[in-house]
Amino acid sequence: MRIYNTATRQLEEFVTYTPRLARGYVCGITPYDSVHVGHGRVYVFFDMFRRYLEAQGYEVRLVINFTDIDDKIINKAREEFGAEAYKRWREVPERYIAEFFEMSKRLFIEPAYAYPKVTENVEDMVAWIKALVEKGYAYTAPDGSVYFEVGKVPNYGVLSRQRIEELMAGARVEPEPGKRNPLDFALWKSWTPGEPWWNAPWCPGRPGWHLECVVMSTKHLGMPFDFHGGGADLIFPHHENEIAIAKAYFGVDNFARYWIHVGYLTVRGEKMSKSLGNVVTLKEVLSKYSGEALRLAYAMSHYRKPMEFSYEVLDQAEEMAKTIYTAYDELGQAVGDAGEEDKEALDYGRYVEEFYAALEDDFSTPQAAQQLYGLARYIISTVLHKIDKISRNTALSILSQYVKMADILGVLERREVPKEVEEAVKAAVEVRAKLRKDRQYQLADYIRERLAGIGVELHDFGQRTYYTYRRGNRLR
Ligand SMILES: Nc1ncnc2c1ncn2[C@@H]1O[C@H](COP(=O)(O)OP(=O)(O)OP(=O)(O)O)[C@@H](O)[C@H]1O
Ligand SMILES: [Zn+2]
Repeated sequence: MRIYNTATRQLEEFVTYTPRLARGYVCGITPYDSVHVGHGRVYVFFDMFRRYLEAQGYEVRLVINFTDIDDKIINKAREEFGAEAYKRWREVPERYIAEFFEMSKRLFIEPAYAYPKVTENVEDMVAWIKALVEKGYAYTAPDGSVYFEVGKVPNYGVLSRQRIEELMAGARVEPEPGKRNPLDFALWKSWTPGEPWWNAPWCPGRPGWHLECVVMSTKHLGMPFDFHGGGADLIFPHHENEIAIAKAYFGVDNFARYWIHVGYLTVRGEKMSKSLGNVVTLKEVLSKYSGEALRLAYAMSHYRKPMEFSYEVLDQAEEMAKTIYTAYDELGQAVGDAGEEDKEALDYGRYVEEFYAALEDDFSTPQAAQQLYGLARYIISTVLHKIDKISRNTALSILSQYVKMADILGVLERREVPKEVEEAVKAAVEVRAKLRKDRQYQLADYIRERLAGIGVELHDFGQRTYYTYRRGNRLR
């Protein structure tokens, strides 16, 4: 697969450090308010990306953090709790993290490998800062804050393609008190009365944002790892500064190989953002539209382009989702009517090929979604009408390829498993039970593997075997 790497400004072949294992980190939310459709765009994109890699046989370790202490959180707690804020501030991130998980579920976003929180990793962060001070990349200000000295790392500005001289000229002439240079940024922020604090050698306080993400990503993924992502607004300064910190700490050019940035979700051309007051929450959209419809709506814009929020697109996406379900339901029912042999050749392969070709080419979900929808309509208009002219094998093959495509985009998540498939799985499980009883373990394992290949997982409990479908969580 070719994917655009912000670090090189080029489309590159996606090759992981360890074969068959993809490790990635996506900057998470600052949970001080409801998640909105702009946030959803980022996490759905990486969910599709991850599902695609999984379909290609990768194990994917995706880490999404929570920036659960921040000025915005403190301000929100003050607004809500007044003088009690000092005691009760944690309720703010707790509430919005819960909402994030609820919305992720409704959007069918698969669980991440880890969801680290800043507040649970402060000790590690303090250790990093100590090391950075010792190595001479950071200095303490009179108030006890610790700053990272940007001028000490070679090639500062590589990611955002800016020259440090120009950045300096553009920055305010007078650095803030305590900073040697206006571009320097806080690794540790000294305590202000009334704010939450953690202990550290310099003064009580809390860590700075850029440091937090380097510490949490490398802690869970090792160093270097494969991809690091987020919204395009994070390229500078956030990701630039992460790279600078990692360079200082590990002595490497880059701690992540591919930097993947998602374009803005906009309202009248402007980034959807709390501060601009043009926010539509996920909760609101998902009370009117299905998770599949919103996923399709996202898919219809290429991830690097801006996407204008629109209810018309959502309506259209909901219709598409219905068609995608109809094709699935009806073909599932019709499989039983298929014949023994193929009397006619059906031209469905091009939808499948073009679907994957589109994703291989910088993850073009707009084209992939069109192909999936095209196949859905082809199933309804042609396959169903010719079902008696094709073999059961062919019918099942179309169905399973169709489902595989839909599962990458995550748009058939509430499907019922068709009766026929259910029966076939049951029969296979029964035969396998018999084989195990007869100690024919090799054959039994073969059946297990074949079923795993179509997403059916077997769980043995003594003599009994239960099975689950990897998508949907039905245990029987
Ligand atoms: N309108 C948007 N379009 C695309 N991505 C966005 C948008 N808003 C936020 N993001 C991304 O969502 C992730 C979480 O961001 P964060 O919680 O820092 O939000 P934010 O940018 O502060 O948004 P807001 O100002 O609305 O709170 C980041 O990767 C960020 O780049
Ligand atoms: Zn980050």
